[in-house]
Amino acid sequence: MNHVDYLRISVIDRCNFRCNYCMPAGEELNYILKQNLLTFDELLLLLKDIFIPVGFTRFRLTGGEPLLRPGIVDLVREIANLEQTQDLAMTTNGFLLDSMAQDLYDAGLRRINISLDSLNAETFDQIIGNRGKSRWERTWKGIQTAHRVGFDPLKLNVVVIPGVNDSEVLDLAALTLDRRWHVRFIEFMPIGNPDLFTERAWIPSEELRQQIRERWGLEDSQVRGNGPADVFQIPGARGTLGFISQMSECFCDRCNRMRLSADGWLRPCLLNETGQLDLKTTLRSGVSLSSLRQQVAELLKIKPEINFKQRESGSEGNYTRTMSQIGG
Ligand SMILES: Nc1nc2c(ncn2[C@@H]2O[C@H](COP(=O)(O)OP(=O)(O)OP(=O)(O)O)[C@@H](O)[C@H]2O)c(=O)[nH]1
Ligand SMILES: C[S@@+](CC[C@H](N)C(=O)[O-])C[C@H]1O[C@@H](n2cnc3c(N)ncnc32)[C@H](O)[C@@H]1O
Ligand code: SF4
Ligand code: SF4
Repeated sequence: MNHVDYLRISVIDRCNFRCNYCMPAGEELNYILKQNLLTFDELLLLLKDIFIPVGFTRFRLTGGEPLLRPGIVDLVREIANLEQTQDLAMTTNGFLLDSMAQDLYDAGLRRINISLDSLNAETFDQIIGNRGKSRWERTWKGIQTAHRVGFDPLKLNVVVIPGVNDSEVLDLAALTLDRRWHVRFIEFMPIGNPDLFTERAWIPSEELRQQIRERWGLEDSQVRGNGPADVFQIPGARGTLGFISQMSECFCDRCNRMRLSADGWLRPCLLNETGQLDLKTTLRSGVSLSSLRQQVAELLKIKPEINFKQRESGSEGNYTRTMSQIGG
């Protein structure tokens, strides 16, 4: 059985983008009320007294957009300073990074994954649902700043959508030729926006690898991380190429993670809503920390049974939360 030691922590469900693969189009989401967000004190208490004692040592901050949560730099500092923290990373859309990257680095964050679905401003704006002044330049600047500040590894996440950005795969892969960046191509998952997830909504990673192989060749590689990416490299390139293939290949048998939502729900599997625990309500009701710890330890024991099993390629899920509410 895999050791489950990686917690993805969503600190906010709101976002300044509205990516069409992540949220339903046009529909208003029910955002978490402020009083229902886990406070940082509660979150740190849960980390110190529940998660670390049951074996979690690697943490990722996500959202919604984590940089929108007031005080995020202080939270980074607190988690980075915990003696047991072996890895702390963040997944962000990068829009606010230009002004925040240095503070995050100084607070102890070293690893950052940034979503960038297109090198074309128009396509980018279309994907993120932006109708005003283009947001591509500022996002790109945020990525450059993160690089300059010293984030390493610096990873770029690309969700590949047929007919939208799949023609850019070679251009995005080319970013790794002379930069120590790590570009990861993600197969679109049926969670977030079911309307966009049609029969041919995702492209198998192997097809993308074949395109890249034909252009430059491709060899096995490695990069530091805790996630499900299979890592390759164009021969002689400075960076790497990762493929996150949740639709065409199954990585659930090596699953090492759980997720904590911004309102304190512990979710044992991204693609299965069974077994979730409402830690915030239980904590606020005055239940003892040892009893709460026991509940989490029990959930860890049954996690292998909960892990996603209906992995028929193309199958659609019916989920009560969008990706933006879970954190990816
Ligand atoms: N199905 C599935 N997809 C996942 C899981 N973890 C991450 N992903 C997807 O992988 C993509 C990239 O995730 P990131 O937030 O960058 O994190 P990561 O790849 O785990 O991070 P590293 O530690 O850098 O390897 C997102 O689209 C996630 O939704 C998982 O447990 N199951
Ligand atoms: C939900 S976002 C949260 C963090 C941050 N806002 C960002 O975009 O990086 C985390 C990751 O989930 C990915 N994601 C969202 N919806 C997805 C979907 N339906 N299928 C695959 N990946 C998805 C995003 O591309 C991103 O890399
Ligand atoms: S993928 Fe990230 S940036 Fe895009 S809408 Fe979802 S949470 Fe926001
Ligand atoms: S789908 Fe569930 S079991 Fe599979 S890797 Fe993701 S979180 Fe783990």
